[in-house]
Amino acid sequence: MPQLAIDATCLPQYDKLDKPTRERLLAATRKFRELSLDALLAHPDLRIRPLPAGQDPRIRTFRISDSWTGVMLAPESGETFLLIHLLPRDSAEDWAVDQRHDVNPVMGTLERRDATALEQASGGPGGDGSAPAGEAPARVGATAVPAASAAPPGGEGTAAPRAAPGEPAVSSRASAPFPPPPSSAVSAPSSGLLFDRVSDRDLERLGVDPEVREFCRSITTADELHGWAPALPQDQYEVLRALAEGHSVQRVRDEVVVPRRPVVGAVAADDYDTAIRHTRERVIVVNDNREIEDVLAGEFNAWRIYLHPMQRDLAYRPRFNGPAKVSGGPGTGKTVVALHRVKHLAEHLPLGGRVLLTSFTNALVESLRRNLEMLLPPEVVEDVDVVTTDKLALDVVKEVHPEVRLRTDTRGVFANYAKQHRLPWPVDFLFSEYRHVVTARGITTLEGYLAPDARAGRTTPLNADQRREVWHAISSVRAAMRTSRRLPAEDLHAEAVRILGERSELPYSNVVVDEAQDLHPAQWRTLRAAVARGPDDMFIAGDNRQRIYDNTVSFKQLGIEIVGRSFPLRVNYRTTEQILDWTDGILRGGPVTELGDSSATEPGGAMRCVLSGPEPELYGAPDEPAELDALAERVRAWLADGIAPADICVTARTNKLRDSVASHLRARSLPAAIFHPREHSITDAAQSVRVTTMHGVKGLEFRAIAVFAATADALPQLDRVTSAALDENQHQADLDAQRSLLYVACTRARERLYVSWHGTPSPFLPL
Ligand SMILES: Nc1ncnc2c1ncn2[C@@H]1O[C@H](COP(=O)(O)OP(=O)(O)OP(=O)(O)O)[C@@H](O)[C@H]1O
Repeated sequence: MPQLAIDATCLPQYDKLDKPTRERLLAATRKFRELSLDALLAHPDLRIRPLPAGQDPRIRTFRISDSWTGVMLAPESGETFLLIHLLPRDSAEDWAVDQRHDVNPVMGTLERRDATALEQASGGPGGDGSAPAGEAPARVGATAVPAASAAPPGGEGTAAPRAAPGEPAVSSRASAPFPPPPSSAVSAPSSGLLFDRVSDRDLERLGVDPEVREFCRSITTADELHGWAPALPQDQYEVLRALAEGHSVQRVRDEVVVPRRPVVGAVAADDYDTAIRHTRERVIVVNDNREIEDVLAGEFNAWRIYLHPMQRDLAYRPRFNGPAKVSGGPGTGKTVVALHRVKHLAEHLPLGGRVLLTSFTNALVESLRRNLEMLLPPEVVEDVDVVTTDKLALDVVKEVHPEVRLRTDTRGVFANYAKQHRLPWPVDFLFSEYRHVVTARGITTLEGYLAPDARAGRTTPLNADQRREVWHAISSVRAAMRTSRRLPAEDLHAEAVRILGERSELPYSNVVVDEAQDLHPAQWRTLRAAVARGPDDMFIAGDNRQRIYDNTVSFKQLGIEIVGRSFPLRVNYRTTEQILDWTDGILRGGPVTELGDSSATEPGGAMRCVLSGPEPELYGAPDEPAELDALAERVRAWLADGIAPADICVTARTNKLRDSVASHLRARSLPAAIFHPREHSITDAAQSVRVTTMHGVKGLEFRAIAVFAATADALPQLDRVTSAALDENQHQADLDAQRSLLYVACTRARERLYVSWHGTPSPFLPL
């Protein structure tokens, strides 16, 4: 019986099909699984056809509808069909005749190349033998070169093809898949040719075949190589790119070639069937009709089957000798790595062991739980708790004090106390001393608070008498909260740590933390106390660029010793290069501090984008009604472009703005629903444009994001910012958190970003 496999590179095209065409495609793909080979090839509706003589004999086209054609690889050996592209009927054959598929001689993977473009570049028939000059190539001789020829015909400017996971970058951002090599490893080519320092023998051992070897000999710069990415066989391009960055042959072999090689044996050059199944990076073999639908509808996320070698190394490393940390900008797959790490840990649990997967908010935890359920079989999920750190602390405390509840109005309690006792300090000051000094630093006694360095970093000085008064006020408020049995999170965690410290058995064998940048030190202490120190005790993923709550922590002081186990991720899989370039401006290019160590900055090195697309759109309206009108038109145009309503999210700074946006969109007959991330899955059936706050989009992603009312009086929202007079450092930290909030909102966009304001624009906007 024939088998169907799907090349992930064609999935974005599926988004462009209208509903009837999608249904026809699904019906066609079912036939590939259900009919015998002969019946399939003779099927009158499918009209499976080879290409004109002389072209790759394994490529066939088939009819999806009158206007759409599927392109597939139909091996002569075996019965596995690989769906490789979906194209408008009049361009499918043109595209297909340029392509050739081969089995990589060393890696055993199936690779595709634009054979026509490479042949012409190497001086073949019709070619001028020259590699494209300067920037990413535009044309070679009279022939459109890869970047152009591989772009989906009929595409409407989402520009370059969406590269498959692991496929070469199509963006022009500097690329750095590995940490920068030691300077001694980089030898600038003396001849001006990029690969002069690598012998043919080494290239061959790295899986670079004779045609690509000859081609790459004339390449002079990494940018030039980069421009050829869409034409080159995918895995060979990865090898060349790593070499071009100055990495040693040995390292490229270990990190690019070995992870792709079959564990046992080799794949024969003509064994396409095995090669298709072995190309885990790009190919999904589907087993039933339901899976086909899931894959095509994007439910079967690529990250479930493919991890970049760096991601895989971190997720599936047999053991870390202590806490390990994964950092990296937005969309670099930190959550994906954390989820796979949970899989690895849960599959290797000691008897009676449990894994904790945790994050900051209920919404994030919900989304982690959903994803984990997709990745792990149910019997393994049972060994994993997915809860917020606050819920963990509450559960621990409740085992001993069942009547205790979590309090969320702590600032109000401080406000009442300050008013009743006519304290000389504003409530924000008191609350901040409680949150950022006393509980953050774990100070439990007056002596501790009087210690000279207890308030290091605070800019409002307090003499000893003043400190006594502040301490007395804070202690009184805490005592009142304890009496009421409603504890604020900070005190709840302190109690949880005390209880855990008395237990002989700790609840978890491993703790995995996502969005770690937002946790308060009190929450970290609970996590530290919930797992015994030792190998694989903590796996931490986060990004300080995205810190939207005012917490700074020192892992070292919390007993979380990361040294030597900190790993940056640098390939962005979510956001287009254009969007990421613009959003970088929100952060003003300042150095990013290390997660868990604010005294150090992250090592430099650019992020590489896998996707490319239109520039972000900006609009400054004269007033709010005009801004709302423009927003409605923008959303309408996205819908007309075929973006599903649920793939569009409008986000605003406050609940009030959010509500006003939702009702205005509805009043203009647009399907809009207020989105509470905790209650809705982003893939649920409701066909509405999501409208939510900027906090609500944290950790999520959408094809199109509109940021509404990025005006000076909403961003920063000054009533959430400590005044500079009260504490200069806290003032700056609060402003930074709001800047990050805008950054987080914008970096949720996969393809389209629209930012609007009225009146004075927010000072955070890079205009
Ligand atoms: N190896 C991969 N192959 C394909 N897609 C991937 C891969 N890794 C991550 N992705 C995709 O990239 C997107 C971002 O991944 P993820 O949410 O893990 O990133 P993140 O670093 O946690 O992002 P953020 O910090 O912005 O929340 C997701 O759509 C994910 O499915």
